[in-house]
Amino acid sequence: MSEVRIKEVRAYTVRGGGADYHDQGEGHWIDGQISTPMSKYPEYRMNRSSFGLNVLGTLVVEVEASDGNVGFAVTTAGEIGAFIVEKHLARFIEGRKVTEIEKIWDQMFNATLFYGRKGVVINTLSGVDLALWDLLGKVRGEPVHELLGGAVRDELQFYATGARPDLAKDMGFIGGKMPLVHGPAEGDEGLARNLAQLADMRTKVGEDFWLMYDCWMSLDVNYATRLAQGAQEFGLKWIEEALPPDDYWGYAELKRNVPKGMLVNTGEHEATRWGFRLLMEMDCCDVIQPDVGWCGGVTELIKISALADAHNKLVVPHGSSVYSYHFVITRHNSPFAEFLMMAPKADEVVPMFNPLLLDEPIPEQGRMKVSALDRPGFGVRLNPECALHRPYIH
Ligand SMILES: C[C@H](O)[C@H](O)CC(=O)C(=O)O
Ligand SMILES: [Mg+2]
Repeated sequence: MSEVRIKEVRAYTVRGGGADYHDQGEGHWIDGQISTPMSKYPEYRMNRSSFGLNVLGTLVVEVEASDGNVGFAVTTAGEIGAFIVEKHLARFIEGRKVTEIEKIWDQMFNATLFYGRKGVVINTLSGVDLALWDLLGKVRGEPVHELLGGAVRDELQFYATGARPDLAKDMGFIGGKMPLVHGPAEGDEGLARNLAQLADMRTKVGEDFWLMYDCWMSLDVNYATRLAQGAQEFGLKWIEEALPPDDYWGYAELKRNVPKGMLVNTGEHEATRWGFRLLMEMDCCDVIQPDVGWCGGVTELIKISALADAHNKLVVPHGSSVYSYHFVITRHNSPFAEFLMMAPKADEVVPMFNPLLLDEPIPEQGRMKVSALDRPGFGVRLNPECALHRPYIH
């Protein structure tokens, strides 16, 4: 097994859903009015595709081994990511043993430091890392969660992100996270509307169901504090990504300001152990939400999670479908997982990376048995009906 080597790495792009789950058609809830850092410009307020949220598209990384196994993974990085993989990272991957994941990660990260560190470069690196874990699992005939030390519980439990927590409740989820609609530029009237929407949802779901607000980096400390204080009456469980990711100082202040018992969550757009170290050392939040396809892959998430454990922080990864499920099931400090409702009206459970993957498991009654993850690697296949494009060949 140790002699199995990586023969070739290939990078493709694909449009329409998949890992770039914001790349959806018209009328999808995820492209409705949602508060963003661009909402202060009225012309970019009504949907997020107007300012280019779906501009990247999905990157598919394939790694082929000398024994014929092919590992793959998907993330958000599109053509830029394909360029980086083919023209830069391939040299650190091809010819290496399939077990050399840590060394490959270190070389990819250090070799891209002069233009990387965060953002699309780390998304790309994450995609390669996940493909390597998929390949190792396939070569060994084991699911990734076994490679990570094995499941610590029999099943995953999910909350749902989407426009309809009331429907998510009926579908068996433990909670519903709504996108915040109005941002600070819409003033007190917008704030009142945000609170009215929460109040209305609380009436619909009853007392015990978790309700959360995802603010997608769009607020300032003052607004976020007022939102949190107003939302306490309606039992808001957490306020998520209230501030821009670089405002560590603001997060620390917000965490001190929110009502006792309300959680401050963030980290979806943070990357690497160094970024998360800042969040933890500055006591910015209660729960970190790394996206395994954006934070540095599984190799980095292992380190981030250990750091979080030592700081008594929970790790509830953002989205990322099977790549998150295989990790969450192996960690004591990840007690539940996120499920993004990708049906356009958030009224049914469809696979999160729909339509790109085949065999992508979905929760049933808000839960997923570990047996749903018991296939080699991450246990998914690329859907041959999704047209892949290879823009660069090294
Ligand atoms: C709904 C949010 O605005 C975003 O699209 C997804 C997200 O931040 C999350 O799932 O968390
Ligand atoms: Mg979020």
